[in-house]
Amino acid sequence: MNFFCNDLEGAELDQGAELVPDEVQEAVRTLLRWVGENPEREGLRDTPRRYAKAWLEYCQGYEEDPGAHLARTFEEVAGYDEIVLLKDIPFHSHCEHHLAPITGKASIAYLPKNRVVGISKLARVLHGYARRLQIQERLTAEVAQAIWDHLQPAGVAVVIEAQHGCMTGRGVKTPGVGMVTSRLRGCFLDDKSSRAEILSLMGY
Ligand SMILES: Nc1nc2c(ncn2[C@@H]2O[C@H](COP(=O)(O)OP(=O)(O)OP(=O)(O)O)[C@@H](O)[C@H]2O)c(=O)[nH]1
Ligand SMILES: [Zn+2]
Repeated sequence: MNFFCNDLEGAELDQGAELVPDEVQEAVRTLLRWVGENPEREGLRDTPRRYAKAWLEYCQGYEEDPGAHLARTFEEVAGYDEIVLLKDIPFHSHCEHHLAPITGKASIAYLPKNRVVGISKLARVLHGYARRLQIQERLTAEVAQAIWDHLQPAGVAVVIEAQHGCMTGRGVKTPGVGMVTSRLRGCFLDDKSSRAEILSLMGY
């Protein structure tokens, strides 16, 4: 759903000609009032529109099928059968429980059988799933599954290490804690030495 294109009735037209429906802005004003703020004061007057637009950006992944980035493969390297690893890719996401930021890095690897993709596409898959409301386990699994399904490799390994805003700025208030999740498929799951090799290449 894209509020910029749909549901324009009653929407406010601002300088950038970007439309955010009144009901969305009103919801943000309600939240601001609830936490003790005055949404009419100058500094907050435009905040509901900005906030709504920011959330469209945070959730841009719903507008795409991340796996589609893996459709174009390189025939000329079809015989390449060594590990391909994209290491420490920074990403941002938001947790579905508190809508708080998740920031971290992901390492994504696969052992090609026939299909090799442009390396940037692995990062595109990651961002496509990260720009949604997530839990880290599902993000990790979705990235691995997309690569497994589209490239049909001999193995895939995804390891994500991230910090959760809902644990730092609120709740248990424990900063500096990294959550590590992994999803291994194929040879990286079944074969001990392949698993040890990929985890060591990733720095684990
Ligand atoms: N497994 C997992 N848990 C997460 C993730 N992001 C946030 N959480 C946790 O989700 C849980 C939600 O717990 P609840 O008890 O329903 O919510 P809460 O009362 O706000 O919990 P606290 O955060 O402990 O204050 C918390 O323990 C969060 O730390 C994630 O990506 N994976
Ligand atoms: Zn959370």
